Amino acid sequence: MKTALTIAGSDSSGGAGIQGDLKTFAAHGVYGMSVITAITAQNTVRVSHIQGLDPLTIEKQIDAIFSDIQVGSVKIGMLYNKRIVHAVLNTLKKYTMPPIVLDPVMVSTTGRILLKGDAITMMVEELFPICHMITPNILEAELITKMPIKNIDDMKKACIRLHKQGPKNVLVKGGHLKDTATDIYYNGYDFISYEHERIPNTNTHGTGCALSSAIAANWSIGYPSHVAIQRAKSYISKAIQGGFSIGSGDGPIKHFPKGVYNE
Ligand SMILES: Nc1ncnc2c1ncn2[C@@H]1O[C@H](COP(=O)(O)OP(=O)(O)O)[C@@H](O)[C@H]1O
Ligand SMILES: Cc1ncc(COP(=O)(O)O)c(N)n1
Repeated sequence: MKTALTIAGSDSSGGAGIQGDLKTFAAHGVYGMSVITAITAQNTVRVSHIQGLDPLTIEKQIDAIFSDIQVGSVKIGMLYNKRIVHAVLNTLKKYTMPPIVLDPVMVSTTGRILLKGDAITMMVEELFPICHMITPNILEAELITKMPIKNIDDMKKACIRLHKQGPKNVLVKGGHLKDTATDIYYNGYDFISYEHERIPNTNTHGTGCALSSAIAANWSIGYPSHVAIQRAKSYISKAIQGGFSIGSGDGPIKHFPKGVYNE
């Protein structure tokens, strides 16, 4: 059985975080497991409350999984604060790790801080080096590299800077570019551009979470990174096309069942 683990925050509205990740794993036919780092009360309009879990509860969840179950890949999402980054880092270090993809979630689409300022440095300096891939969006890449990112050339420069922080592979996501939705991948030697036209649908809640968990699922299935990203991009484009309204704000994407999305 192919398995994948998400270490992330719970999204009560079911579009992003743990819930979005598990839906993505299921859509790929991969058995999903979860370690919850924080509980958010959120809907399509706002995040109204966040409760970070205590480090021991996070450590125990990770121990429970790795002491017993073969994990094919790990996706890390919302970490919320320094104590949580520390707990995740130190507990993962106890085990032999499958490939990890880290989505350095910092702010929700609805504008709420999901990673406190003082946790960013620790995440970059200590967590990035143990990751097989990081998948920042443009805003996150700007915050970490301290450079403005306006176009594809800037994205490539940011990739190089981010790669120097230690992750083996970098994917800067271009969902917030004006004209196209082009993501730039860098492995320390080559760039690959993953292009797609912008889909005119504002129901995009959970896109970043789904992209990184689709990459993890494809690793678990056995694809190398450049193919895993290609397949994840294809998955996310279909999912955005199928995005639908369930509240008064931006709705979720549609997770198609296995077999539908890569035809
Ligand atoms: N309107 C859109 N049309 C097509 N692809 C999109 C659109 N918005 C986002 N994407 C894609 O969805 C993925 C998530 O990107 P992005 O929105 O930048 O991340 P995040 O959700 O972390 O902000 C990327 O592959 C990006 O190119
Ligand atoms: C628990 C959790 N994790 C991640 C996101 C980011 O997703 P989005 O960018 O779609 O708001 C979120 N809103 N909530």
